[in-house]
Amino acid sequence: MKLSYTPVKNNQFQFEITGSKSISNRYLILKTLFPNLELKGLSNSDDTQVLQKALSQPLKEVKEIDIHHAGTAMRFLTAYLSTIPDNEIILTGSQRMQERPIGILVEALRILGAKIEYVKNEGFPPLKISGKSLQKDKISISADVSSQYITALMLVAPSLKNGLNIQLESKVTSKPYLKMTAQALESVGLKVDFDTNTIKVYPQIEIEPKQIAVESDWSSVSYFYSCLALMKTGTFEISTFYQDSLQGDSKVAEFYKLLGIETRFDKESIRLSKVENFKLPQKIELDLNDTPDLAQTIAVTCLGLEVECVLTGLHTLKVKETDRLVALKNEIEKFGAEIFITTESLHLKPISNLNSEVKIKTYQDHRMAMAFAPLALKTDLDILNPEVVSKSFPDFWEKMKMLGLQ
Ligand SMILES: O=C(O)C1=C[C@@H](OP(=O)(O)O)[C@@H](O)[C@H](O)C1
Ligand SMILES: C=C(OP(=O)(O)O)C(=O)O
Repeated sequence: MKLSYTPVKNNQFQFEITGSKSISNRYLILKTLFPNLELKGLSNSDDTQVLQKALSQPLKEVKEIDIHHAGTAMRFLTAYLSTIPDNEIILTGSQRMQERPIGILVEALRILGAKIEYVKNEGFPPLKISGKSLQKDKISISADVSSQYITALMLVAPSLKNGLNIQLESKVTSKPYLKMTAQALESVGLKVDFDTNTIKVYPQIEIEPKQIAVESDWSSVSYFYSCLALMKTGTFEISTFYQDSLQGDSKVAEFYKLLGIETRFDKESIRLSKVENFKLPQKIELDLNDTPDLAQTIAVTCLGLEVECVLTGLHTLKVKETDRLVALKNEIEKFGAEIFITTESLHLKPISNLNSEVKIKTYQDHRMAMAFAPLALKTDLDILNPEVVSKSFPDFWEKMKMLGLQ
């Protein structure tokens, strides 16, 4: 899809983004355990819809569940299905999902008593899960590959007879997502102790009826930070967001302050504006171990702003929707820029004249399409397979059109 920019008069926009997919998918699992939970404002993303669909059918009649590209659905359902007795279900996903590791979670669940077999390759989906009631209540797990394995255990833990003690080993990646899970559990009346590297979730059979309004998606909002950073002027008022967000990616507000974007929190919205007379830095250096989903957005903004950028803490990017470090390098180089990657970092050198009419491959990764789109504010480009955005943000292109990118 060819993208070019026609500026819109006065550049002031007010709009809404739908619910966070991470929060939605946590509450969907919790709702299966506690049906008197009422959820409002769920994400309209493919990843949420696929989980909702999987959970809305009578499991006894189901032979196979295909969760396509949804990492959270794959990991959360692996734990959930393992704890529901008398089911035997094959849990599978897209070709890429079958290349994303799950061995650490499977091993932990087996230690707790689960029966899970690998259908094809050891350590990877598809899985054949025979549900059982799990008896053990202590587990030690590596936390440096994906926090989703730990979230999956935390979400089913209240339904285990004695709850669950989880000991996190090695350096914890994506830690704010674990805090988000703990807060989600607490918000419905469950008890959790989270102390540096140990998590204890207490058992509970029932909760009081509760209504939850899902906050909008901070990872989705990152693309608007990028757009505003690349625009000359403008203000965006975006709802529904809260100052004490559950989402670690709300850190994007702090990161883009370094690139001249101010965030004001109003009652249930944020207002982004450009800092007046801002002088861009020559270079920014950020550790994204806590916020890996922001890496592509920030790298591409820096490319457009001619700012040198060093990002570290990126060791999990190779096991996401694609190898995101390699994908970024391939596509950024097409603009004529120099970018160096290691297994956990990237270093982008600034360049003043971007090549135009570049064709961006998206590698079946929604964030590749969404991260590169704002660059069309600077130079015409062509995003291949733009439909990939529906994994997390189906309305993305409609919003870009509103900004003048079409
Ligand atoms: O728990 C979650 O909702 C997520 C955790 C992160 O994954 P990792 O823990 O695998 O880094 C993040 O990248 C993903 O988009 C969503
Ligand atoms: C990594 C992501 O998702 P998941 O791991 O849930 O597929 C993402 O949304 O960027």
